[in-house]
Amino acid sequence: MSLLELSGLRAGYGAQDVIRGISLSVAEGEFAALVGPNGHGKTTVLRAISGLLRARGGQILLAGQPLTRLRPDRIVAAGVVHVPQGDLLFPGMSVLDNLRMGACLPAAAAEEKRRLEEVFTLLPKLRDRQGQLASTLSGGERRMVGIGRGLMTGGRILMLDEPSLGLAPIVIDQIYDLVQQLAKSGRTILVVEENAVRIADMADRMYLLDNGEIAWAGTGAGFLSSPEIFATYLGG
Ligand SMILES: Nc1ncnc2c1ncn2[C@@H]1O[C@H](COP(=O)(O)OP(=O)(O)OP(=O)(O)O)[C@@H](O)[C@H]1O
Repeated sequence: MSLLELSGLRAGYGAQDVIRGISLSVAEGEFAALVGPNGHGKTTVLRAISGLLRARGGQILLAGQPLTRLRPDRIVAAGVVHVPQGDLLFPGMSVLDNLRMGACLPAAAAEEKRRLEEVFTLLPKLRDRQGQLASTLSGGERRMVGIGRGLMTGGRILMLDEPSLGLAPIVIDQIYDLVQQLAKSGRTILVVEENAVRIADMADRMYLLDNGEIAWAGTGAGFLSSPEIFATYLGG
Protein backbone atom coordinates (compact mmCIF):
# COMPACT_ATOMS: atom_id res chain seq x y z
CA MET A 1 0.00 0.00 0.00
CA SER A 2 1.14 3.55 -0.74
CA LEU A 3 2.20 5.66 2.18
CA LEU A 4 1.92 8.88 0.19
CA GLU A 5 -0.51 9.16 -2.67
CA LEU A 6 -1.14 12.22 -4.84
CA SER A 7 -3.95 12.14 -7.35
CA GLY A 8 -4.81 14.89 -9.79
CA LEU A 9 -2.93 17.44 -7.67
CA ARG A 10 -3.10 21.04 -8.86
CA ALA A 11 -1.23 23.93 -7.24
CA GLY A 12 0.21 27.26 -8.26
CA TYR A 13 0.70 30.94 -7.58
CA GLY A 14 -1.55 33.85 -8.62
CA ALA A 15 -3.62 33.02 -11.68
CA GLN A 16 -1.16 30.37 -12.82
CA ASP A 17 -1.36 26.64 -12.10
CA VAL A 18 2.23 25.38 -11.87
CA ILE A 19 1.26 21.79 -11.04
CA ARG A 20 -1.36 20.64 -13.49
CA GLY A 21 -2.98 17.48 -12.22
CA ILE A 22 -0.21 15.14 -11.16
CA SER A 23 -0.53 11.68 -9.62
CA LEU A 24 2.25 9.79 -7.90
CA SER A 25 2.71 7.40 -5.04
CA VAL A 26 5.44 6.47 -2.62
CA ALA A 27 5.24 3.11 -0.87
CA GLU A 28 6.32 2.52 2.72
CA GLY A 29 10.12 2.09 2.80
CA GLU A 30 10.55 3.27 -0.78
CA PHE A 31 13.14 5.75 -2.05
CA ALA A 32 11.32 7.85 -4.64
CA ALA A 33 12.71 10.72 -6.69
CA LEU A 34 10.93 13.58 -8.39
CA VAL A 35 13.22 14.86 -11.12
CA GLY A 36 12.98 17.44 -13.87
CA PRO A 37 14.38 20.73 -15.13
CA ASN A 38 14.54 23.81 -12.91
CA GLY A 39 11.38 25.82 -12.68
CA HIS A 40 9.03 23.02 -13.72
CA GLY A 41 7.36 22.73 -10.32
CA LYS A 42 9.25 20.19 -8.18
CA THR A 43 9.50 22.46 -5.15
CA THR A 44 5.86 23.44 -5.61
CA VAL A 45 4.83 19.78 -5.29
CA LEU A 46 6.68 19.46 -1.95
CA ARG A 47 5.20 22.74 -0.71
CA ALA A 48 1.70 21.53 -1.55
CA ILE A 49 2.27 18.22 0.26
CA SER A 50 3.52 19.95 3.41
CA GLY A 51 0.68 22.49 3.31
CA LEU A 52 2.88 25.57 2.77
CA LEU A 53 0.90 26.08 -0.41
CA ARG A 54 -2.78 25.17 -0.58
CA ALA A 55 -3.65 22.56 -3.19
CA ARG A 56 -6.12 23.88 -5.78
CA GLY A 57 -7.47 20.50 -6.70
CA GLY A 58 -6.88 16.79 -6.37
CA GLN A 59 -6.03 14.72 -3.35
CA ILE A 60 -3.03 14.13 -1.09
CA LEU A 61 -3.26 11.09 1.17
CA LEU A 62 -0.80 9.95 3.83
CA ALA A 63 -1.56 6.38 4.88
CA GLY A 64 -5.09 7.01 3.61
CA GLN A 65 -5.56 10.26 5.58
CA PRO A 66 -6.35 13.35 3.48
CA LEU A 67 -3.83 16.17 4.06
CA THR A 68 -5.13 18.86 1.72
CA ARG A 69 -7.19 20.74 4.30
CA LEU A 70 -4.80 20.42 7.23
CA ARG A 71 -2.58 23.20 8.60
CA PRO A 72 1.17 22.72 8.02
CA ASP A 73 1.83 21.87 11.70
CA ARG A 74 -0.86 19.16 11.57
CA ILE A 75 0.72 17.79 8.41
CA VAL A 76 4.05 17.54 10.24
CA ALA A 77 2.28 15.86 13.14
CA ALA A 78 0.69 13.41 10.68
CA GLY A 79 4.19 12.37 9.63
CA VAL A 80 5.40 14.54 6.75
CA VAL A 81 8.89 15.98 7.21
CA HIS A 82 10.02 18.56 4.64
CA VAL A 83 13.69 19.55 4.44
CA PRO A 84 13.47 22.67 2.27
CA GLN A 85 15.74 23.81 -0.52
CA GLY A 86 18.75 25.80 0.68
CA ASP A 87 19.59 25.34 4.30
CA LEU A 88 17.13 27.64 6.08
CA LEU A 89 19.00 27.15 9.32
CA PHE A 90 18.97 29.73 12.10
CA PRO A 91 22.44 31.19 11.46
CA GLY A 92 22.87 32.77 14.91
CA MET A 93 22.00 29.54 16.73
CA SER A 94 24.27 26.60 17.49
CA VAL A 95 24.19 23.30 15.64
CA LEU A 96 22.56 21.71 18.68
CA ASP A 97 19.81 24.33 18.93
CA ASN A 98 19.14 24.09 15.20
CA LEU A 99 18.74 20.33 15.54
CA ARG A 100 16.46 20.78 18.53
CA MET A 101 14.17 23.03 16.50
CA GLY A 102 13.23 19.91 14.53
CA ALA A 103 11.73 18.42 17.68
CA CYS A 104 9.73 21.43 18.83
CA LEU A 105 6.27 19.93 18.20
CA PRO A 106 4.89 18.05 21.26
CA ALA A 107 4.99 14.56 19.73
CA ALA A 108 8.63 14.99 18.72
CA ALA A 109 9.70 16.67 21.98
CA ALA A 110 9.23 13.44 23.92
CA GLU A 111 11.67 11.72 21.56
CA GLU A 112 14.23 14.54 21.46
CA LYS A 113 17.05 12.86 23.44
CA ARG A 114 16.82 9.53 21.64
CA ARG A 115 16.66 11.12 18.20
CA LEU A 116 19.55 13.46 18.95
CA GLU A 117 21.67 10.44 19.79
CA GLU A 118 20.58 8.82 16.51
CA VAL A 119 21.52 11.94 14.54
CA PHE A 120 24.91 12.18 16.25
CA THR A 121 25.58 8.49 15.59
CA LEU A 122 24.70 8.96 11.92
CA LEU A 123 26.56 12.27 11.62
CA PRO A 124 29.44 12.22 14.15
CA LYS A 125 30.77 15.52 12.79
CA LEU A 126 27.69 17.26 14.16
CA ARG A 127 28.36 15.88 17.64
CA ASP A 128 31.83 17.45 17.50
CA ARG A 129 30.43 20.74 16.29
CA GLN A 130 27.26 20.93 18.31
CA GLY A 131 28.28 24.17 20.05
CA GLN A 132 29.33 25.92 16.85
CA LEU A 133 27.14 28.62 15.30
CA ALA A 134 25.37 27.44 12.14
CA SER A 135 26.65 30.53 10.29
CA THR A 136 30.23 29.28 10.66
CA LEU A 137 29.66 25.84 9.08
CA SER A 138 30.64 24.81 5.56
CA GLY A 139 27.91 24.31 2.95
CA GLY A 140 28.02 20.52 3.32
CA GLU A 141 27.87 20.72 7.10
CA ARG A 142 24.91 23.07 6.92
CA ARG A 143 23.13 20.63 4.63
CA MET A 144 23.79 17.85 7.16
CA VAL A 145 22.30 19.96 9.95
CA GLY A 146 19.23 20.58 7.75
CA ILE A 147 18.76 16.84 7.20
CA GLY A 148 19.54 16.14 10.86
CA ARG A 149 16.89 18.65 11.90
CA GLY A 150 14.41 16.79 9.67
CA LEU A 151 15.37 13.51 11.34
CA MET A 152 14.73 15.09 14.74
CA THR A 153 11.10 15.56 13.70
CA GLY A 154 10.67 11.83 13.12
CA GLY A 155 7.71 11.41 10.80
CA ARG A 156 6.79 8.72 8.32
CA ILE A 157 8.15 10.25 5.13
CA LEU A 158 11.23 12.42 4.69
CA MET A 159 11.02 14.86 1.77
CA LEU A 160 14.33 16.40 0.69
CA ASP A 161 14.34 19.33 -1.73
CA GLU A 162 17.54 19.27 -3.84
CA PRO A 163 19.98 18.22 -1.12
CA SER A 164 22.83 18.59 -3.64
CA LEU A 165 22.13 22.22 -4.52
CA GLY A 166 25.19 24.46 -4.57
CA LEU A 167 27.62 21.85 -3.21
CA ALA A 168 30.95 20.66 -4.62
CA PRO A 169 30.83 17.19 -6.28
CA ILE A 170 32.72 15.47 -3.44
CA VAL A 171 30.31 16.93 -0.87
CA ILE A 172 27.31 15.94 -3.00
CA ASP A 173 28.61 12.36 -2.84
CA GLN A 174 28.74 12.57 0.96
CA ILE A 175 25.21 13.92 1.16
CA TYR A 176 23.85 11.22 -1.13
CA ASP A 177 25.76 8.54 0.82
CA LEU A 178 23.83 9.75 3.84
CA VAL A 179 20.52 9.73 1.95
CA GLN A 180 21.19 6.19 0.73
CA GLN A 181 22.06 5.10 4.25
CA LEU A 182 18.72 6.50 5.43
CA ALA A 183 16.92 4.70 2.61
CA LYS A 184 18.65 1.40 3.40
CA SER A 185 17.62 1.70 7.05
CA GLY A 186 14.01 1.53 5.85
CA ARG A 187 12.97 5.18 5.84
CA THR A 188 10.49 6.34 3.25
CA ILE A 189 12.10 9.11 1.22
CA LEU A 190 10.91 11.47 -1.51
CA VAL A 191 13.79 13.48 -2.94
CA VAL A 192 13.59 16.31 -5.45
CA GLU A 193 16.62 16.44 -7.72
CA GLU A 194 17.39 18.34 -10.89
CA ASN A 195 20.15 15.96 -11.95
CA ALA A 196 18.14 12.86 -12.89
CA VAL A 197 21.17 10.77 -13.79
CA ARG A 198 22.71 11.34 -10.36
CA ILE A 199 19.70 9.85 -8.60
CA ALA A 200 18.67 7.13 -11.07
CA ASP A 201 21.12 4.57 -9.66
CA MET A 202 19.73 4.99 -6.17
CA ALA A 203 16.00 5.51 -6.50
CA ASP A 204 13.47 2.67 -6.40
CA ARG A 205 11.00 4.83 -8.31
CA MET A 206 11.33 7.96 -10.40
CA TYR A 207 8.87 10.55 -11.60
CA LEU A 208 9.87 13.04 -14.26
CA LEU A 209 8.09 16.37 -13.97
CA ASP A 210 7.84 18.39 -17.13
CA ASN A 211 5.98 21.66 -17.20
CA GLY A 212 3.79 20.74 -14.24
CA GLU A 213 2.88 17.26 -15.46
CA ILE A 214 4.35 13.80 -14.93
CA ALA A 215 5.99 13.01 -18.25
CA TRP A 216 7.46 9.66 -17.24
CA ALA A 217 7.34 7.29 -14.27
CA GLY A 218 9.24 4.07 -13.64
CA THR A 219 12.25 2.58 -11.91
CA GLY A 220 15.67 4.23 -11.78
CA ALA A 221 17.06 1.45 -13.98
CA GLY A 222 14.20 1.93 -16.43
CA PHE A 223 14.99 5.63 -16.58
CA LEU A 224 18.64 5.01 -17.47
CA SER A 225 17.69 2.55 -20.20
CA SER A 226 15.13 4.83 -21.89
CA PRO A 227 16.86 6.51 -24.83
CA GLU A 228 13.77 8.57 -25.64
CA ILE A 229 13.88 10.13 -22.15
CA PHE A 230 17.47 11.16 -22.67
CA ALA A 231 16.77 12.52 -26.11
CA THR A 232 13.71 14.52 -25.07
CA TYR A 233 14.56 15.78 -21.60
CA LEU A 234 18.27 15.52 -21.18
CA GLY A 235 19.43 16.61 -24.61
CA GLY A 236 20.70 13.37 -25.98
N1 LIG B 1 6.18 32.22 -4.53
C1 LIG B 1 6.03 32.18 -5.86
N2 LIG B 1 5.24 33.09 -6.51
C2 LIG B 1 5.07 33.04 -7.85
N3 LIG B 1 5.60 32.11 -8.64
C3 LIG B 1 6.39 31.19 -8.08
C4 LIG B 1 6.64 31.17 -6.65
N4 LIG B 1 7.45 30.11 -6.37
C5 LIG B 1 7.70 29.50 -7.57
N5 LIG B 1 7.07 30.14 -8.58
C6 LIG B 1 7.09 29.76 -10.00
O1 LIG B 1 6.59 28.43 -10.11
C7 LIG B 1 7.32 27.71 -11.11
C8 LIG B 1 7.83 26.42 -10.52
O2 LIG B 1 8.75 26.70 -9.48
P1 LIG B 1 9.40 25.56 -8.55
O3 LIG B 1 10.30 26.24 -7.58
O4 LIG B 1 8.33 24.69 -8.03
O5 LIG B 1 10.24 24.73 -9.62
P2 LIG B 1 11.37 23.66 -9.41
O6 LIG B 1 11.15 22.62 -10.44
O7 LIG B 1 11.43 23.23 -7.99
O8 LIG B 1 12.68 24.45 -9.78
P3 LIG B 1 13.86 24.94 -8.83
O9 LIG B 1 14.67 23.74 -8.57
O10 LIG B 1 14.56 25.96 -9.68
O11 LIG B 1 13.24 25.54 -7.60
C9 LIG B 1 8.41 28.64 -11.59
O12 LIG B 1 7.98 29.22 -12.82
C10 LIG B 1 8.51 29.69 -10.54
O13 LIG B 1 8.90 30.93 -11.05
